Amino acid sequence: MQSNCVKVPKREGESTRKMLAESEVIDYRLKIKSDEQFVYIPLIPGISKDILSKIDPTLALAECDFEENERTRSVEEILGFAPSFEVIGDIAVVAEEYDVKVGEAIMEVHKNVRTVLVPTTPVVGEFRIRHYRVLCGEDRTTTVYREHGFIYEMDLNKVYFSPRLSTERKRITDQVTDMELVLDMFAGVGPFAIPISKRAMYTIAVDKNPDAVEYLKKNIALNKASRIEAVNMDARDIQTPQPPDRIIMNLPHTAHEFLDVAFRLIATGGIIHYYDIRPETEIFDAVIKMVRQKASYSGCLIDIVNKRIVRSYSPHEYNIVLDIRVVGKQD
Ligand SMILES: C[S@@+](CC[C@H](N)C(=O)[O-])C[C@H]1O[C@@H](n2cnc3c(N)ncnc32)[C@H](O)[C@@H]1O
Repeated sequence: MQSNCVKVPKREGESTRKMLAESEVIDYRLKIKSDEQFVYIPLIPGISKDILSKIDPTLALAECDFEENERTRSVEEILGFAPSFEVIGDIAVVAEEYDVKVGEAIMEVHKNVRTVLVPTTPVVGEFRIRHYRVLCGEDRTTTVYREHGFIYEMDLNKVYFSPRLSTERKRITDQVTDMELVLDMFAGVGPFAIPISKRAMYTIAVDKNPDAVEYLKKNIALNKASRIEAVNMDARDIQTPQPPDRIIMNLPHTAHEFLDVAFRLIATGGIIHYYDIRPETEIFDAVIKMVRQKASYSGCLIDIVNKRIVRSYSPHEYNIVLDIRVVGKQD
């Protein structure tokens, strides 16, 4: 069967396969093949030259004939039920109630998954960290995650990360212009701040967790980002050289405690992206009222220019965002 593929010299075959697997672009329905000199890795339909160059600009798109793999059974077919799990890089995270059989089924079907983790704690503390144990596969909690052409290294035992905010991160990044000073108050390993830094005049990325800032610095280097500064500090104490044009407040549950800081710092005309967790029974009204009150205490006149549900958070709760434009400020 004809398919788009990546053709690389044999010595680069395994590292390229790994990278493409992490980006989740290999078509596992087809068999990877090789000849004397080259390895040919089939790609899932729809992977364009442009997407490939964002994974690695040295890769070239080719076309080739491939043999089909025998169809692998789905995880549900193997287990008799569909377990919920999340894949971050080459690590799958399953719910605490699942045993090793679930991990093995996931690894059998998802060839890019090398480790399956199970949480041993809920998300806890101000750093929003979860602890895990290895259910099966390689004994590690570190991985490399790819999103919109950027790469993020992280240790899931030491930092917060959710792949489920990918669309939201792109939505925010796409709004940024080259005249902006951007402040990410709760930056984690950098999935908002690093893409933004490629578009903004300058980005300040703050996190209180020293491990998150260590990975943030690593990821700044990995993505060759400049015009960005990683700061290990409590966001409450942050000073900026001039009022930021945009502030990201991605600390649902407690970001409201920092709204006074954001309203004090933000430039007139600037925008604050405020995240929260809301019950399904009352999604926007109370949070908008609270934001308006805090704005008023801070002497800010605001306009809520956008409100949306980002994702479901738990069976009866939603992660939401408000885009708050500060249209006027009292001195
Ligand atoms: C929900 S995570 C978001 C991380 C990142 N924005 C992302 O999308 O992956 C919130 C982050 O805020 C950090 N944090 C918590 N309290 C903080 C504070 N007072 N000042 C700065 N960072 C803080 C945590 O360490 C964590 O990395």
